[in-house]
Amino acid sequence: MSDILQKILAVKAEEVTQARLLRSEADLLREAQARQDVRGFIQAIENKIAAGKPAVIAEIKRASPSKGILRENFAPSEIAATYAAHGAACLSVLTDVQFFQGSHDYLRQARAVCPLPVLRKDFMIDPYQIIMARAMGADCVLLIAAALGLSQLQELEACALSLGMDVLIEVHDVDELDIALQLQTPLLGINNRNLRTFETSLQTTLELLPRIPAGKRVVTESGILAPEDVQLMRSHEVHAFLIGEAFMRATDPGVALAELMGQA
Ligand SMILES: O=P(O)(O)OC[C@@H](O)[C@@H](O)c1c[nH]c2ccccc12
Repeated sequence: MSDILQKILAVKAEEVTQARLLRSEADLLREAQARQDVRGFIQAIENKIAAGKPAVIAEIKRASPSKGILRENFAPSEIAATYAAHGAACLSVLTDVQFFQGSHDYLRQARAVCPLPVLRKDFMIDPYQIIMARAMGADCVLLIAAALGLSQLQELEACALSLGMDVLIEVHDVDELDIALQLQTPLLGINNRNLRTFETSLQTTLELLPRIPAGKRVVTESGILAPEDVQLMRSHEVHAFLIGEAFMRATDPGVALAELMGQA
C-alpha cells in the first residue's frame, strides 16, 4: 500500500469528501448538465488519423512526482495556443494539485483559447469528480485500470458517457487490459510508465498490442521523447500519442510537437 498510486488515491478520497461538504453532487450536476459545449475528443483523434497524420494528445503538466518541476515559465493558455497552432488533436491538462501542481483553472484557461477537445487528467475514484470534470469544461476523462475494479470503472464510465464526454481507459499490463476491454469506450491508453514504480518502457505498448481487438483505438502514453519513438509506434500501426514531458521541457511546446512528429 505504500506505492505512489495508493498515496495519490488516498488524497483523492479526502479531496472528494471535502468537496462534497462545500457543494452537493446534485448542485454540481445541474451546472455540468447546463453546459452544452462538449467537443468530440475521440472524433478529433479519428479525424487526424483519417487524414494520415499522427493524433497527438498534447499534455499541459507543470510537474510530476517522478520528474519534479518540468517547466518554470508555465502559462497554460500560451501552451494551449501553440499546441493548437502546431497541429495537436487534443489537449490533456493535469488538474491534480498536490502531486502534479495542476489546477482546475489551468484546464479552463487552456480550453478557452483554442477549439481543441480537452482531457481532464486526474485520478478519478468517484462520480463527483466526473461531474466536476464536465462542469469545468472537460470533454474526456481518464480512468486508470490500476486504480479501480471493474464495477467502479463501469460506474464512472457510465457517468462520463451520460454527460456526453468520452473516456480514455488506461492500462499498463495484461490483467488491466482484460478489465479495460469490458468497458464500452473504444479509446484505450497503454501507459508505458508503471504508476507504481515509474519505470518507463515503450515495449509495454508493443507487448500488449497483439492482444487488442479490432475496434479499439490505441493511444501510446508516456516516454515518447524522440522522432524515432513516434516512427517505431507508427510502424506498428499506433497512431495516437499522449505526450507531456518532451513538450514541457521545450522553449515552445508547439514547435516541439511539430518537430517530434516530423512536421516542422
Ligand atoms: O510526460 P510523458 O512521459 O510524455 O507522459 C505523458 C502522460 O502519458 C503521463 O503524464 C500520464 C499518463 N497516465 C497518467 C496518469 C496520471 C498522471 C500522469 C499520467
